[in-house]
Amino acid sequence: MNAVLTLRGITARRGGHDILRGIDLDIAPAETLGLIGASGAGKSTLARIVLGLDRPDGGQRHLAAAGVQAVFQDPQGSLDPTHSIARIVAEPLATRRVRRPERARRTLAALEAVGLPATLATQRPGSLSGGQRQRVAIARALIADPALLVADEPVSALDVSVQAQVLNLLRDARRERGLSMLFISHDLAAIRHLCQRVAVLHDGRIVECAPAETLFATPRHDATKALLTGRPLPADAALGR
Ligand SMILES: Nc1ncnc2c1ncn2[C@@H]1O[C@H](COP(=O)(O)OP(=O)(O)OP(=O)(O)O)[C@@H](O)[C@H]1O
Repeated sequence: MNAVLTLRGITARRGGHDILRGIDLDIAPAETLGLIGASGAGKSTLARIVLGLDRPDGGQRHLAAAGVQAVFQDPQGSLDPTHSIARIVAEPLATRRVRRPERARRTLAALEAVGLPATLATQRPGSLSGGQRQRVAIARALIADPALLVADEPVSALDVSVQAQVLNLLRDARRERGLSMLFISHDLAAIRHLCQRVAVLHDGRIVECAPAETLFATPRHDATKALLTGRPLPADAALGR
């Protein structure tokens, strides 16, 4: 089957440094690909390029027609505090000229899909808990049925008690909708829980990409071994700074 995302030779220079030096990556339909790497390795830079929020300096990016949505670390910052939850969740439909009754129906269905009561629709983000806000961000990401979801540290700002719930929600979205996902996290347990394959970003390149079981059982690259033992090689040293 055709890949949902294909990256070939993606390069990015930021602040005078080569952050990404030729990234090749594919994500298959209904696949969750984990992306790990030391702090500063360039994971978020790559995520922003996949999302089309930043331009690469070189290389090609090809994305399936249904498009891409994102869930970021900080749901507080990504939800407009002045808008109602219903308006926030329905945002991706606004550009598609979906009529009002259909929009309302899909908004309620999206809230229900992420386990939020319909009564929240009229509230503002400020009256919700962190876990509820992240569910709103997920509902917004899923409402237009994207081919790919980019989740950049989606649970690291949440209480430990709600992290598993949000991770299970993402896992169910893959199972039930065939959603593909690029899942970025420092949390190796979360990566293991969710991802079929894991790619390791180091020194501007994907140095290892393997099925999750294989990567955790028999890491091959030093950077992977360092990440798994909790002693990551410093990104700055890796980038030769
Ligand atoms: N717009 C920019 N201008 C200058 N430097 C940048 C810019 N964007 C990113 N960088 C630098 O690029 C490197 C990679 O940053 P990025 O946020 O992609 O790393 P990361 O792997 O996501 O890190 P973390 O795990 O800490 O979130 C960092 O050294 C960062 O300071």
